Amino acid sequence: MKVLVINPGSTSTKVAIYENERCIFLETYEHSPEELAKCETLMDQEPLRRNCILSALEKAGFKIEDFDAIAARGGILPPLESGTYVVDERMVNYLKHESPVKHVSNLACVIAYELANGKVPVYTTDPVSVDEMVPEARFSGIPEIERKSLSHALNIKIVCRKVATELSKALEELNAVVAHLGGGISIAAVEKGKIIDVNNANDEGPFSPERTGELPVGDVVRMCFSGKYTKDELKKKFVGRGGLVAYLGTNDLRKALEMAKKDRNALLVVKAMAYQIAKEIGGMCAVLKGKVDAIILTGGMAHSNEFVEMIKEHVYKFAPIFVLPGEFEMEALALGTLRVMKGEEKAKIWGGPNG
Ligand SMILES: Nc1ncnc2c1ncn2[C@@H]1O[C@H](COP(=O)(O)OP(=O)(O)O)[C@@H](O)[C@H]1O
Ligand SMILES: CCCC(=O)OP(=O)(O)O
Repeated sequence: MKVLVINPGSTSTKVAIYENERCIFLETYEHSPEELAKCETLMDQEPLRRNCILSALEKAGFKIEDFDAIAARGGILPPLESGTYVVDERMVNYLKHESPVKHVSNLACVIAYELANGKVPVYTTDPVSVDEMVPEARFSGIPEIERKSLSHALNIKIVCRKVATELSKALEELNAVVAHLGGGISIAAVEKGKIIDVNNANDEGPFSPERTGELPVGDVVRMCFSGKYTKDELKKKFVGRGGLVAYLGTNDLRKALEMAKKDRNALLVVKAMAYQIAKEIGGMCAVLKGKVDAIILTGGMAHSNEFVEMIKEHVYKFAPIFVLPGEFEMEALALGTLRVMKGEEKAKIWGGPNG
């Protein structure tokens, strides 16, 4: 079976071709901030991203009709169960016109559905809005605001599957704390394979290479009413220009670590990020009442041994640590679709915004 995998990210568009479980082609197209700035809205990026996919297909020598299915990264749908979903017109319309958060992952299903044009089935696995949170995790502190489960669910689930296999367990038997350490950070408490609590990767948790994470609320209110910023400016300051970017002018941990060799302040900033990550991991160990089979460190920043050590020194006593650097999103999408195509799992049908 052949599966085309599509994953538009904030700075790149990734395209892969899987022949059963084997990746036979992978192409990453980087997008400069200047290129993306020409698109006023997120959906304006559609032609640019679609052209990347068409170029990849031409390079690989395939047509859409050659595939048994397309697997697309899932965007910000209303909260939903983990699993692989059929991408249909209703889902595409929601992602295009109604999704409350304009996240780049919304583009994948839209483009895949248009390219498939009814000839090839399209699926999405573990979208960003997978929600398995326990009731007590939903409280924010005021009734008007409910905490949201918006995370790197796709990568979190696949690294849990990999570690469960290593521990000779089924996913449904694994208790783990997973820290996805990318441009944004999600730290999840996974109980028996389910993400029962996780920081919203845009709004909560540790500061990350380009996001502030949680902030002191009184100071945020003062900033909002200072008259110095528009709403859009503040949103960008918190998501995109926060964290390492705000402190050190780069979202690249490698550059920050280079700076840290000569500059004590840069070292302190990197250590502070590791400290905040460790603190969140500790909190999620408490969520699991200390019954933790594994602490899993994944995402781009887990490539740095130096950074991993800074986190480990705080949390090594809590559980065995597994480091799975990078992300496995393309593989997770392909495998999710293959499980459905091979009849190992039933595809879910999204019930619509109220269903
Ligand atoms: N080899 C590496 N060593 C240290 N940091 C790395 C390495 N590779 C990537 N990173 C860092 O990981 C972060 C991006 O992670 P990644 O998972 O690629 O992000 P995203 O997919 O969210 O854009 C950046 O800060 C980047 O500098
Ligand atoms: C909104 C949660 C998922 C997320 O932050 O993804 P990216 O880091 O890819 O933007």
